Order: sequence, then C-alpha cells, then structure tokens
Amino acid sequence: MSKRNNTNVNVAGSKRSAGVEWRALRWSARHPEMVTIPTALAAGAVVAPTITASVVGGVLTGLGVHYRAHPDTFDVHVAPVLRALRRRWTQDYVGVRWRDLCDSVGLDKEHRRKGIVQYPRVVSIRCRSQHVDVVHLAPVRGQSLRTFTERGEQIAASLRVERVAFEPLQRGRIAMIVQRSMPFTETIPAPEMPQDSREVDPARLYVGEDEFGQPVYLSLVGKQSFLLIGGATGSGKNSWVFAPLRSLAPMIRDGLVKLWVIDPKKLEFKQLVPMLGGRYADGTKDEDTGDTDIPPLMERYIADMEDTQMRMSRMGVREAPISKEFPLNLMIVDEVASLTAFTTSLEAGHINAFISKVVSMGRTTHHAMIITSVDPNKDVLPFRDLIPNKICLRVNSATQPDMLLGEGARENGAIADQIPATEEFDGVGYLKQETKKSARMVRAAYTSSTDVHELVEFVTGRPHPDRRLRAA
Ligand SMILES: Nc1ncnc2c1ncn2[C@@H]1O[C@H](COP(=O)(O)OP(=O)(O)OP(=O)(O)O)[C@@H](O)[C@H]1O
Repeated sequence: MSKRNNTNVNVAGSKRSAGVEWRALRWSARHPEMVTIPTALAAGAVVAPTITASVVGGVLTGLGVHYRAHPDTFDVHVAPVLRALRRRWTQDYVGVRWRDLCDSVGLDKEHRRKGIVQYPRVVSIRCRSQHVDVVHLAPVRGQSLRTFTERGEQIAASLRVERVAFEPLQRGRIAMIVQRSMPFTETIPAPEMPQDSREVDPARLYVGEDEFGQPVYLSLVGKQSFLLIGGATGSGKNSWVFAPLRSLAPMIRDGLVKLWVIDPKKLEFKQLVPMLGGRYADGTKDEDTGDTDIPPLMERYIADMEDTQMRMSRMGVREAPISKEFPLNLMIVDEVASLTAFTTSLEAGHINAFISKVVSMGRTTHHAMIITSVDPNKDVLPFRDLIPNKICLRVNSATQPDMLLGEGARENGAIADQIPATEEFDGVGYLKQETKKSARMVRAAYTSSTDVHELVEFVTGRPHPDRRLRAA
C-alpha cells in the first residue's frame, strides 16, 4: 500500500483526511509570512517592478549597513531571525527533510484507518545564537516526551549536532533544544588586573565570554549586588568567583572594596587570606565554646551593614558613592549547603535568614554577596528567587536549570544538565541576569592558582606565602 504523507492531522472521525485545499489554507494560516511575502513580491514585480526592486534593494542595503555598523545589535536582534528563517525553510526543519529525519529515527506514525503517515509538526524555531536552535514541536497523538528523549542520540546524529535535549511545554507540545556546536573552544585567560581604581567600574566587571563571543560583565552594586553560582563538583564555580576579584584588584588594594570569605571547604579561598584582614572563616572551632568561626563572621558582617545604615541615616543620605568611608563589602559564601554542618549555635534557618537579610538590605550600603552551591534545591537555597543574577554550570538533573535560573530556562535552551563533565566544558554554564530576558551560555575566564597569587601580591605588595614556601 502506498502511503500518503501528512503532518499531524486530526485523527478523529472519517476515513478520509481533510482535502488538499483545506490543508493548504491551514498551512497558510500557520505560516502567513510564507504566503504574504512571496505574493507581495510577485505582485510587485509585475505591477511596479522598479519600486519593488528599490524596496528590496533598500531592505538588503539596510541589513548590510546594520551588519557592518552595529554588530552587537545585529547579532542579538536580526541574525537570530534570519538564521531561524534559513533553518526553517532551507535546512533541517523544512518539509521533506524533516520528514526524512523523522522516518530515520522512528518518529513517523502510521494512521492505519486513513492510510497516512503522520509526523510531529514543527511549530516554531528560535536560533538565539549560531550554536543553539530551540524547536517547538507538536507531537503526533500518542507520542510522549519519552518518545523523543529515547531518540535523542539518533536525532543528534541525523542532524549532525553535538546534542539534543527535550523539555515539555504547555498543551502537550515539546521543545527540542539542539546544541549544534560548542561556542567555547579555548580556555579564556584570567582577567587583566587594572592598575588604577579609577579604571574599575564595579557595575561592569569583566568575567568571561558569552556564546556570541562577546565579553561578559557582572555588576556588584545596587540591585545587582548578588550572584548565585550553582554547579556540580568540579564544574568550575571558583573561576566565576575569582574573575570579578581580579577585575576589582586595585579597589581592593586601595581599601575601596573589603572582602569577606566563608570557606567551609578550606581549599581554594584560603589563598586569599593574606589580603582579607581577618575577614575569613573556615569552620575552625573555638576550643572553649565548641562554636565555629562562621557565625561570628556573619554577625560581624551584619553589624557592619547596620553600622553603615546608621551612619548614612545620621548623614541624611539614602545613597553614598563607594569610598573608603563607604566601601563595597563583598562577601563570598562558598558551598552554602555545607554550612549547616559548621553551625552549632546557628541552625540552617539562621544562615538563610542571614543571607536573606543581606540580599534584601545590602544594596544601599554596598554589601554584596557571591554564593556558590552544588545543590540548587529550594530547601537549601530558600532565598534563591531574591537573587538577581544566577549562573548554572554543569548539573546532574534536568530539573536543576529551572531551579536555578527560573522557570522556562531549560525550554529556552539552558540545558546545563547536558554539559559534559570533561575539561573543555569546565567553567561553562548559563547566566541569567535580571536585566536580560533569557539565559546565555557563558564561560568564565580561568583564574589559576598562579593568577590568584598574583592578585594577592598586587593587593598586599608582598610575595604570596604559598609562593615563598614553594621557592624555599
Ligand atoms: N573557566 C575555566 N576554564 C577552564 N578550566 C576551568 C575553568 N574553571 C575551572 N576549570 C578547571 O576545572 C577544575 C575544577 O574547577 P573548580 O575547582 O572551580 O570547580 P568547582 O565547581 O569549584 O568544584 P568544587 O565544588 O569541588 O570546589 C579546575 O581545577 C580547573 O582545572
């Protein structure tokens, strides 16, 4: 029996499917641009060829000028639309090619009664960058999310892409996220340290690159003063913490930025101790009370914040520029989930209350925070929704990108659970900034131990003790 092709037709009722004219009408209603633009061009070419040629020429020239003159806005606003049109109508997702792909991986479904073959329908495509396509699909009746996830590897092989992931949408639809290629092929060197504090803008600290090859900047002032970094062990969380510190180096040296560090793992952040002026706690126990040094450091930080508030209110100011009198107090809380193990006098609730208090009150007094966590669950990070900027590095489950970056992040391409646990992907993740609509794929500049020692030496003006030890 010869089979007729159809894409996701209604299966109820008659043995016949809708007539070709109705199918054409339905297709036109779904893709009005594919009807109106060619029709207008054809009609224009017949009725007023000169005007039509001028309009087409004007549009192409305009695009060319935009492409050359404003690469940043072109790449973000125009290129994704053109790329999506190209992929939709000339490449992988166009009629016969899409059906061939579905046939080859078993996504076709035969409708016995009508004698037709049905395929999942491509509803829309977004191509934010050249590396990722987000394809919304309407599955054939009877196909579930599992039907697609089970064929992920085959689909990726057929499309010749790195990987494919799926995410359920409303009304039974499915988002197919296609990672075509990896934007980051090399390690990004550690940020240069500016020599002078006047060269540093704490609202624009260089930390790495994004999937468009553009520099990524983070702010640690005002509403943007808080950053949450989530990722599995070894995913590269530390480089996201060290990068802004190098960008802030002269301000730290000049007393305009004070660092506070809670380091329960007692590893990488210990290297910063010579430049912290005692604002460091790693869970060391007090011999008399048995309490660790972490709660007292939190209390000192809160006291500093409240003291700043008092001074500002006495001066009658609601805002004060960063200065030696009103420095930026940046607290780093490494691996927040493990802190409960170190607090005999403070329960987990107190740690969360501490962080929530700083996040809600710290912005006017320049009390900022960078928090890292391997576990993005709400019971570990109940304050996560209060934090404006979040980074999700490699994680272990498909539910975690949304937990960290907000609902809908994964269906928009943030497939952090699919980032391979290999060296080429260390420090790679998705950044969601409050000021941006969706998460971008990013990679941190890599700050090695040598770069950290260089930072400490720059700030203190003395050789780093670890280097002296190694030299001895
Ligand atoms: N931005 C980066 N670019 C290249 N490689 C990196 C980057 N960041 C980290 N790495 C590599 O990944 C390794 C693990 O990084 P890191 O210690 O920051 O991970 P982590 O997530 O903090 O792990 P843990 O939770 O165990 O502390 C580093 O030793 C380094 O080799």
